[in-house]
Amino acid sequence: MLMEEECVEAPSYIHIDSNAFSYRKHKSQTEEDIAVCECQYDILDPESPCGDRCLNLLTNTECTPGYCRCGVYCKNQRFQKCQYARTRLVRTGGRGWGLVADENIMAGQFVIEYCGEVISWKEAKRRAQAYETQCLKDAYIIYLNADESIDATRKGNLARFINHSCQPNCETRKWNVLGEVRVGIFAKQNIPFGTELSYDYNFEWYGGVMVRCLCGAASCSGFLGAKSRGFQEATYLWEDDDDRFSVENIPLYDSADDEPTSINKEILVSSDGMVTQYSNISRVQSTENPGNTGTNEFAPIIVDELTSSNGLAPMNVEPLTVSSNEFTPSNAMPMVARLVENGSTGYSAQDTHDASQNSAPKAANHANQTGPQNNSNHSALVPVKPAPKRRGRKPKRVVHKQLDIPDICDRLTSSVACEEILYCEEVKNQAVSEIDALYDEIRPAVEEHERDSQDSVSTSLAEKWIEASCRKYKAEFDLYAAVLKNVASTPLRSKDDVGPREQNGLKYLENGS
Ligand SMILES: C[S@@+](CC[C@H](N)C(=O)[O-])C[C@H]1O[C@@H](n2cnc3c(N)ncnc32)[C@H](O)[C@@H]1O
Repeated sequence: MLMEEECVEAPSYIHIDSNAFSYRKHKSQTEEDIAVCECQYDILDPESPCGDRCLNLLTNTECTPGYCRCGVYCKNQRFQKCQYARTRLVRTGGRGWGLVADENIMAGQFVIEYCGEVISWKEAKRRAQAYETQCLKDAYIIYLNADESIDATRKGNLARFINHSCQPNCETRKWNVLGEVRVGIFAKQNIPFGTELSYDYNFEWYGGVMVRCLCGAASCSGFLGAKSRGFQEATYLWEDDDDRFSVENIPLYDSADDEPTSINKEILVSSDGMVTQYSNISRVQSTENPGNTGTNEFAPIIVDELTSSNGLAPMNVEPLTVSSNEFTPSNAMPMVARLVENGSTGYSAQDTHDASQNSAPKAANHANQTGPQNNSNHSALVPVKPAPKRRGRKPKRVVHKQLDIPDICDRLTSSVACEEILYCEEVKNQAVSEIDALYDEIRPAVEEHERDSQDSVSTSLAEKWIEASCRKYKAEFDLYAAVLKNVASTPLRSKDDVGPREQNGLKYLENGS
């Protein structure tokens, strides 16, 4: 019942143990950049070699070898030494491959680094579009900061297989390692052996096909990116509130054939009450901690079938073969990138993704109608499919109704009042265009900031944005104030009296003065 009939093709990618730099050189640290902690190794105190009290550790900075007094005992070089938790790659139901804990993982523990190619924002955008053109459906690009991304499509490590959950047991954290920012996956809670690892992708959705989230969490927001501003603004614009997210009405990107599907799938509830989609996970590969083995070799191991004790259905799999550093299973089909979502974490597997009927999604809908629309015009990293046609849907009434300024002016008798209002409207329109133009420039930084509170938007960009926003709000305020003031202080003409301006606006203004 839960077995997948299809043959299990393991993914193909080049394994790396630390980020690859192709478009720029790895930063080198100068002496003054190196943060030196105050820890001193004390044989009687296990916490002494860069444990919880280490100043570097507390600031998410790894100690630099040769500059830490604890020497080989330093415990704060986990990225550098690949001190990962033991994990293994499995086949999930509907979500392609996933990674599960192959040991009990403690809350706060460093699980694995998200490795890939460090690329510029521009290159990320270019690749996203190229992957789309190549019909690659899975995406492995995550944001590193406003300027750079990590692309694990071609080169990466097992972190690229961690699936998204709206109620995740892991989270991403940024660390400063030898002068470079690196992304680690850390356990948010104790994770028992056999549990699938997940983190919140924090998708940003820019339009296109909506991908249903199959995390199975009670708090699932229904679609990847459903919490993002772009998604909320887009869905807000459509009428018939209740069926807005219904599976029947929204084209989904669930299968390799791009066909909308909605196949029921079993969802199992784990002991901690978390609902997980473990229905047909099969165990195909186990990995030793490369850090523990001290080698860079990535050694996929075929392991036995899963027992039902951890809720995983047994499955026969093809043996994997390893050729040098390239992980190429027999009958391999390459992993493919589907950049439906923003690179921060827009992912999917290349296999057939069954769609399960999630419980009614609960995407919040607080559209900020005054803010810049995050539509495909602004999309950079990942607009993919053309926006689905929503047949039979009418644009929703916008809550913030625009004032019909010419109409208001038509009704006023004072031309001075009209001029003031029209002038204010012009200033407002200019401010709106300015902020729209600015949005393209500032978008990566703003979105990066929204998605990751650890990151700060550069001061100059933030200031520019704030100033432009203030100008826009002031212009809007002035306009509405002018309307109120002038409407209140000048007698209104009745609609029947209005005539001349319809033929000649200037004439009306002259007459009214
Ligand atoms: C980087 S991949 C994660 C590994 C992936 N399952 C694979 O086989 O390579 C991300 C993709 O997995 C799938 N996925 C991950 N989490 C998902 C979720 N909660 N619901 C649906 N699909 C998910 C999506 O297709 C997503 O694009």
